[in-house]
Amino acid sequence: MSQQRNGQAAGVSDGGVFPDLPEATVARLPEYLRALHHLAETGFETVSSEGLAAAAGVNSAKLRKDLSHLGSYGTRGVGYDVALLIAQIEHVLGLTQRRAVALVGVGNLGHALAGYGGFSTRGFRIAALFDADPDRIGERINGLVVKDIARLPEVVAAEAISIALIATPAHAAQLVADQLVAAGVTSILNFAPCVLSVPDGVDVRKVDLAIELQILSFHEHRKSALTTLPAPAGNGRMKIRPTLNGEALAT
Ligand SMILES: NC(=O)c1ccc[n+]([C@@H]2O[C@H](COP(=O)([O-])OP(=O)(O)OC[C@H]3O[C@@H](n4cnc5c(N)ncnc54)[C@H](O)[C@@H]3O)[C@@H](O)[C@H]2O)c1
Repeated sequence: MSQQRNGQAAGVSDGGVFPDLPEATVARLPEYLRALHHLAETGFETVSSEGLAAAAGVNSAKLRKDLSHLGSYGTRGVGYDVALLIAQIEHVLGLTQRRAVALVGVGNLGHALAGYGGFSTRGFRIAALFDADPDRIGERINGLVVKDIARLPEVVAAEAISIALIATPAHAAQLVADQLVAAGVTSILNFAPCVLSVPDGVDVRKVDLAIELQILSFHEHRKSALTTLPAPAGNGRMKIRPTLNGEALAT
């Protein structure tokens, strides 16, 4: 996932109420939270930094540094109190109350997102669904009726929505972003494959599974270029090293 910030450039600080957190730390906090919830559900009351780091898939030194930003250092020989750490991280992430989220574009992807139960257990409530297609408006998904995008301002205000997901085609995404911002939305998760232009103070994050696959493709390409081949003279094996233009070079 990539991020586009039009608010503060670096760190996350509001002048004292929150600690000044590096963006990379903010990005790892949800991983710690997911791992902590799993530990709590399986009966753990405390966890060592190594145990939590392994459960979250990060390095333990990095985890200790991240948590020290929250003023959480654990107890020597005991580790971190799981419930306390969950409460601290949820407080910093603003998850102490479930946030209402709007979804715009209820096509193939929008249907899957609207039906996904995982948002509610992670602190979010899909509060409204919008589309511009008269054939979609009025459809009921997961207890919500798809509304006309024209009703965005009224519904955003009534439901106190500050975060929205865009799942429209790329050609419509900028117009939808403009409508969301005009209605008062200040954070956007964009699934459409395009860059959005938003005013200062609006945060945009982008999810593009095709980009993730392209990065994996690069690694596959590199691995295949590094495949060892038998040397022509039969004395050992020859390594193939990729060059910058993608051609293989025997070394
Ligand atoms: N991020 C990812 O990994 C990922 C994966 C799949 C698809 N996508 C992207 O998600 C988007 C949706 O894909 P899809 O397959 O669901 O498309 P889709 O055509 O099935 O659905 C798009 C929906 O957006 C609605 N729409 C169009 N213009 C609108 C507007 N101005 N206001 C409100 N609604 C509008 C359409 O009526 C339709 O219901 C595309 O941009 C696609 O490229 C991203």
